[in-house]
Amino acid sequence: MAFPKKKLQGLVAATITPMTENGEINFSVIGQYVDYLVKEQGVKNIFVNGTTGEGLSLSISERRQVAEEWVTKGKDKLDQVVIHVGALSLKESQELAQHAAEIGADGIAVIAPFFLKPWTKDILINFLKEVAAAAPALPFYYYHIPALTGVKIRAEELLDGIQDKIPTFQGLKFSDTDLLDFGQCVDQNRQQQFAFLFGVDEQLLSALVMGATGAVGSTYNYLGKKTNQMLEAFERKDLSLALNYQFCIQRFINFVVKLGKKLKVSKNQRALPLEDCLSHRTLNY
Ligand SMILES: CC(=O)N[C@H](C=O)[C@@H](O)[C@H](O)[C@H](O)CO
Ligand SMILES: CC(=O)C(=O)O
Repeated sequence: MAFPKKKLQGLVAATITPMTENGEINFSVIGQYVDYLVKEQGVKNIFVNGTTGEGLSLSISERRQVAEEWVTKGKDKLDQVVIHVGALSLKESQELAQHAAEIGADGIAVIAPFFLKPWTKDILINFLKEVAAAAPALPFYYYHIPALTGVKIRAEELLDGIQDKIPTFQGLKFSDTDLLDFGQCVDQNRQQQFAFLFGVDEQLLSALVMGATGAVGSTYNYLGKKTNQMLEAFERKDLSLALNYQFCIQRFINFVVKLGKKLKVSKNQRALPLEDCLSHRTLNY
C-alpha cells in the first residue's frame, strides 16, 4: 500500500452495529446500510466499532466479524473504512489492528485505555505506538473522547512530536467541545497533512472555522445529506446559510437529547423539529 494513503476528509458516519432482537449481530443488513449511506446520505466514509457502534460492548470475535463485513460490503462503494480497535488490553488492541490490516481496512483509530488510565502523555503515546506498530501499513488516528474515557490529556500536547513516535499517525478524531485545544491542534500542525476530524456534530460549524478537515459522527447516518449541504455552504463562504443548516441540525439533536432515554417516538407523535429539518421546508432558500 502506498503511504500515506489518500487523506480522509468530509463526513465519516460512525456506524451503528445492527442487532437482532436477541442481541445477535444482524450481518444481513450491512450491505443495504452501505447503499443507504452512499445513495441517500452522500456519505462514503465509515467509522466502525466506535462509540456509536458499541465496539467496546462487543466481544473481540464480534468486532472482527463486524469489521470484516463492513469492509467486504463497502468494497468499491465506500472511499474509506476506518476501524476502531481500542481496548483495555494492549494485546487485544494489537490483534484487532492486525486484523484490520489483513482484511484491507483503510485505517485504524484508538481511544485511550479508560480503566487503568495513562496518567501522562508519554504513557498514552507508548500505548498508542504499540497498537499502531501492529498495523504498520495502516493510517493511525487517535480518538480523543475525554468525557467517556476520563483521560483528559490535551490533544494538543499529545500531537506535539507524535509522528516521531508513531510514523503512521495520520490524524485526530476530536470528540470534545474544547475548541481551544482543537484549534491549537490545527494551528501547531499546519505543516503536516493530518486529518482533523471533529466529533461533536452539533458544533461542527465552529470546528470548521477552526480548521477541521472532516467530521466523524453518529448523526451522519441520517443527517449526512443535510450536513453535506452545510459543508458546501461553508466551502462557498456562505456563512449565514451554513449557520442556518447548523441550527437546523442543532434543533434535531436538541430534540433527541431531550427525549433522552424515552427515545421511542410514538407512531402518531408529530416530531415537529425533525419534520421541519428533514422536509427541506425550512431550508428552501
Ligand atoms: C459521545 C458520542 O457518541 N459522540 C458522537 C461521536 O463522537 C457524536 O456523533 C454524537 O453522537 C453527536 O454529536 C450527537 O451528540
Ligand atoms: C461518533 C463516533 O465517532 C463514534 O461513534 O465513535
